[in-house]
Amino acid sequence: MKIGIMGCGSIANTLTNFQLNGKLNVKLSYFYDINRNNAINLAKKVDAEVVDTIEELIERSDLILEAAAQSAVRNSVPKILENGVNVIIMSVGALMDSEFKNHLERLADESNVKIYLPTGAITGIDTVKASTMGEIESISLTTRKPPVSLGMTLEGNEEKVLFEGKASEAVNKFPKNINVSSTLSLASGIDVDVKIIADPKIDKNTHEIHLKGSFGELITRTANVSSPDNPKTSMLAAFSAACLLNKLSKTIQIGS
Ligand SMILES: NC(=O)C1=CN([C@@H]2O[C@H](COP(=O)(O)OP(=O)(O)OC[C@H]3O[C@@H](n4cnc5c(N)ncnc54)[C@H](O)[C@@H]3O)[C@@H](O)[C@H]2O)C=CC1
Ligand SMILES: O=C([O-])CC(=O)C(=O)O
Repeated sequence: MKIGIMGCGSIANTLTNFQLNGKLNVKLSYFYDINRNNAINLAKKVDAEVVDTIEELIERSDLILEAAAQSAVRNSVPKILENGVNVIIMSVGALMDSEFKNHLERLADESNVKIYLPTGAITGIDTVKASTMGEIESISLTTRKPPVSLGMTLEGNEEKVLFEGKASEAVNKFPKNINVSSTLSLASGIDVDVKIIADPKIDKNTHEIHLKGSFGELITRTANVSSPDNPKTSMLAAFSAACLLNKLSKTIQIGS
């Protein structure tokens, strides 16, 4: 399977490291970025090719992994699906627009291809999905990040609540920080309650899920190390993408 990468930043960089360490069972073949130098840097690491347009990336790939931005999802994923290419989306926030999400689903069905949304930088999505077989009474996400991960500085040591509201609003206000709330919403079928806190006392990107349902209760807490090249993005996001790439070819599929 030929994998094309759209967006050659921190997540794609971690994926190339996995390739170099023999941890990927697929080959990253083509690299595309609006900043060509970013694509060149990653392609040469793994002896792959740089492509100059999204059209060329689509033509040559069997599956494209988007690790760019929500705008890239809006602009390019319809084209990818129309041309019969599978896609993995990291900038999941773009799918909180349900009209757009339904449009993508229709295009994928017509072309008989799949849209994959990795678990990303959180924990417990398998249980969240399973819980939808019964009733969900309440579901929330509390994200606590060091100010640098939110692209800001804070005076003093006091934490500051930056946002309280629904995931659909959070992904627009913090497009680079809270894609996980979209994954959680899509998995649960509920526009989840989100709280975002800048906390100068922590050094990890921390996500807590609280879910009460007819099956019982789920509480998860993930304290993530940031990517070395992008403090906004947790390393776990790239780990999750790599794990999904490997899962596609596994005979035994673990997890719901
Ligand atoms: N689902 C999840 O759990 C998570 C999702 N993310 C999201 O994944 C995406 C990638 O994250 P990072 O690698 O850390 O970002 P990054 O900022 O390090 O790299 C993004 C790269 O994409 C390129 N790019 C931007 N727009 C583009 C376009 N339209 N076409 C092609 N290339 C484009 C940029 O030039 C840059 O090289 C971001 O949207 C981020 O918010 C990040 C962490 C967790
Ligand atoms: O990496 C993280 O901790 C979460 C993140 O940025 C996102 O969901 O967009």
